Amino acid sequence: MSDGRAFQDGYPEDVAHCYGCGRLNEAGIQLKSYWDGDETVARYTPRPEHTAIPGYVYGGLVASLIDCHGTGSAAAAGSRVAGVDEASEPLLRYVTASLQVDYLAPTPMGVELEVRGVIEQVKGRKVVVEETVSAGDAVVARGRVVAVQMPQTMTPAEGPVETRLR
Ligand SMILES: CCCCCCCCCCCCCC(=O)SCCNC(=O)CCNC(=O)[C@H](O)C(C)(C)COP(=O)(O)OP(=O)(O)OC[C@H]1O[C@@H](n2cnc3c(N)ncnc32)[C@H](O)[C@@H]1OP(=O)(O)O
Repeated sequence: MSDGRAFQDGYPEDVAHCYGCGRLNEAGIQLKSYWDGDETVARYTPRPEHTAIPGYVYGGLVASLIDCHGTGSAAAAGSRVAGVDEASEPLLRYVTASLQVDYLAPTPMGVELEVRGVIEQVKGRKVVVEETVSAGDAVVARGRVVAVQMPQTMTPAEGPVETRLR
């Protein structure tokens, strides 16, 4: 956001538990995404438990980075278009409608990965984000996320967070 906070820091508290990007999920990835000009960027170094073959990153982790950077980018872009004041109001919350991933090269462990997003479309409740994942100079994956503003029916019911997550 414009004040230097990550998009995910602006999620409403009751929907900030996502495994990939929820700041309140201590066991999760806690991905942080930011504007970089008109593009969006997130960086993450996979942990040993994200191994596929020794030395290489599990593809599901790469997909999770694309997923949650996509929904985060959608939240930022959609909120901007809707006129949300990022400094004082929570961002609009988006969920994944479609996640496409192409694995272009093996992803090495021990390297910080960079996820870049380009906002392709903001239309009504929908945002489309094109993404790449890079390890150093190598683009290891491409992805595309269609994110749709979270329906009210998905808002968690009252109750302890532990119960809601089950
Ligand atoms: C799982 C519980 C989570 C609880 C919430 C915690 C929040 C944390 C979030 C964590 C986030 C982390 C990530 C996660 O893990 S989020 C968790 C994984 N995602 C879900 O569980 C979402 C499940 N799906 C739905 O709830 C609905 O289908 C949604 C909300 C997605 C659409 O709803 P709805 O049916 O009302 O939409 P609409 O008909 O008005 O269409 C609107 C526009 O969207 C376009 N479109 C729709 N579907 C697709 C598709 N598959 N491909 C391409 N496009 C699609 C459609 O053409 C239209 O475009 P246009 O014709 O206007 O151009």
